[in-house]
Amino acid sequence: MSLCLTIKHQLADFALDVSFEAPRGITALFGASGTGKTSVVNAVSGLLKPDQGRIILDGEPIFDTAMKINIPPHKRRLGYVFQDGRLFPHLSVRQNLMYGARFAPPDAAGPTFDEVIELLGIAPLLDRRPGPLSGGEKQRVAIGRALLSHPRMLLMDEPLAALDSARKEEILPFLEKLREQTDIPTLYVSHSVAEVARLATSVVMLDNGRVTQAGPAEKVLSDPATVRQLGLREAGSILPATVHFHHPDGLTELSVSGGRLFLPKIDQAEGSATRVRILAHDIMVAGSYPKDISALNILPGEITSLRQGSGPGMIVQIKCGDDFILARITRRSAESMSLKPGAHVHAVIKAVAVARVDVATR
Ligand SMILES: Nc1ncnc2c1ncn2[C@@H]1O[C@H](COP(=O)(O)OP(=O)(O)OP(=O)(O)O)[C@@H](O)[C@H]1O
Repeated sequence: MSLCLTIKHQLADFALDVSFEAPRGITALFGASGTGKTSVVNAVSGLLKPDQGRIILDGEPIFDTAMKINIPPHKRRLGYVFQDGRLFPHLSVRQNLMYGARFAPPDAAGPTFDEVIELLGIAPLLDRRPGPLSGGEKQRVAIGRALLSHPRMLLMDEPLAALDSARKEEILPFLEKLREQTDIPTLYVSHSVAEVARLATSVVMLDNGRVTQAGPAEKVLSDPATVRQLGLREAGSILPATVHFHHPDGLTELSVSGGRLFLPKIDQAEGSATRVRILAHDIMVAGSYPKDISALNILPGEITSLRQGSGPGMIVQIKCGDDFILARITRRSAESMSLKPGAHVHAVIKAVAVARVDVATR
């Protein structure tokens, strides 16, 4: 299942001109406020009728100006999850979920009631009213309700934005399970780079109504060209990894395409696939293999690009194995080390620099 979208639309003095594909998995629509994310979601849902273009869902046009097709919102079979859950307060959790199930066409494939309850861990909540539930619990029920309508796609507009960081942390593993265990593509609007790095399979970066970058999350996030939009402090790359061994001294050894990575113990079984976000400012670049250094992770690689910022800093992209790592260093260091594309260097990463929240399932 996938979504293909090409639309143009004029909203007062704002011009939307967007084209991208959202394959299976979670496609994050990322951009600053006012860049057009909600307008894109509204076009998919049918709340906004673009001036021009086409939107193909699972091979079927749901909107096409040339073919004069505009399927009404309630017939598009989409599941929505909003920032504020929007559960019915007078109904129990079970009744809220059953409400979603009423919209599932009899012949549509999709998870059963019991599967959804299990996936989202909401069995203990079934007989409660939504009012006293925590924000995270409400969002899990809202996701369940959307899933039970057996949608062809899920639209999530900042679903975690109203939650504090502890509640966000509580719900992220459920979103990861949703990504892994269902076939339903999800369009996921977010302002948060950490959330995108953790959840997204694909990323579409929007700026002023246009797509500036789009593609697999690892590729987009480790492209030096995205750093300006992500913000220097948030810039970093994600590395696919496999949990290799939990050492008795509290470290977990992971294998990545460029070698081994030691991190403080993570809660995933040996052999499981994971992904690790490493921030650009947590990486040092060494011209030769550093000896007598406390950092545990030293990955050999080759510089693929250098990009100068507006201040004293530079972003260096290093290819380590099959993956790309971004390092943020000063221009002074880059000049004194004569760093250039093609140079062989070592990316040095402190084990403790990687936050637990930046290690996720894949
Ligand atoms: N109905 C409208 N009429 C005129 N301009 C509009 C309308 N709806 C949105 N806009 C403008 O279009 C631009 C994109 O808005 P949109 O809500 O899609 O952005 P966004 O990226 O979702 O922002 P945010 O993250 O703040 O929700 C903004 O400049 C907004 O003011």
